Amino acid sequence: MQHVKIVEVGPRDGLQNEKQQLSVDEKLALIAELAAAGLTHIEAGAFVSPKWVPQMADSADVLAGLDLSGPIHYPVLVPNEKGLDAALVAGVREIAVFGAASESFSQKNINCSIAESLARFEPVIRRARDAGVAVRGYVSCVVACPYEGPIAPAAVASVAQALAEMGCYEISLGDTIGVGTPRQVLAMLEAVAHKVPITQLAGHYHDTYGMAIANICASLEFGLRTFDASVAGLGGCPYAQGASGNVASEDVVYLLHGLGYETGVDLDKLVACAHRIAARLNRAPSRVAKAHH
Ligand SMILES: CC(C)(COP(=O)([O-])OP(=O)([O-])OC[C@H]1O[C@@H](n2cnc3c(N)ncnc32)[C@H](O)[C@@H]1OP(=O)([O-])[O-])[C@@H](O)C(=O)NCCC(=O)NCCSC(=O)C[C@@](C)(O)CC(=O)[O-]
Repeated sequence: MQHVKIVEVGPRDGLQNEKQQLSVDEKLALIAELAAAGLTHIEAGAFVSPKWVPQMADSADVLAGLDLSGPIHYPVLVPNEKGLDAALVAGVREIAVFGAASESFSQKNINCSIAESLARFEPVIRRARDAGVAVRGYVSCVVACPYEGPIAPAAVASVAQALAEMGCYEISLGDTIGVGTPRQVLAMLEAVAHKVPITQLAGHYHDTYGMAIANICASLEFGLRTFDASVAGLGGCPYAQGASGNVASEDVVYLLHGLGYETGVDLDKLVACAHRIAARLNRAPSRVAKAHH
């Protein structure tokens, strides 16, 4: 049975966009539930400006409550050397830098151009790897940008290649505003796969139009075996107006198990976790959480 890796981004991508601020203890309880459900890659926070993303200001405290030397990976987002310094002090073993294929989104999200972001990431990736810290890379707006509209696949491939060549072990391709359908996603994947081995690629599909599951099916056919997802479908980027949450982790797990893939995740435990966090944040449960008893 083939394995598909799920990177759970709910505690970061999910909570960063929630109006309600969970306490550190509540974040740790959510992470513990996700780990108990079998998720082994759980994005735990972001070392970014608290002025830009206040919900992530307690990331060092969250990491302090985790077993960072255990079998579970707890990556955190890092945009620059200041964030890396703080993440290293917190004892991280994996970070994620995050660029974009759209100039406008790069400016809005991290206050610099694409070229400037890559120049910023170079010392971050080098220093992290020298410290034995693994580095993942994100490319946002791989289908379209909330400010510029459709994004050329070649632009995505160029940023993905740059991040891979700087040392990112995996490139997560973000349909940040969730507008993609399989044809656009496949056109993007074809362009990227010419520059970066498909085994290093992940799909990160927001679900604004309800197309994320279709895009995951198409990506599986194309050969991707790693997908980001968010418990209860939490999330969205504060700098991508209208972006809804990521695809719900429980929806992805239900799909993958139904297709005969192995994920290591216990769907019953994940659904119970989804119900609890959805209720805490006054959100409707996802389709699978609603239907799966
Ligand atoms: C990147 C910056 C900091 C640049 O922001 P900047 O203003 O250009 O940075 P700066 O160097 O001019 O510093 C401004 C202030 O921020 C501080 N600062 C500077 N760096 C840091 C840091 N690392 N951690 C904490 N503080 C920091 C710095 O110390 C200073 O503090 P002040 O003197 O004003 O008190 C800012 O734009 C930022 O934090 N942006 C937030 C980006 C973000 O987290 N967006 C959401 C995540 S990305 C996403 O959701 C998409 C993704 C990944 O999920 C995939 C997808 O769906 O597409």
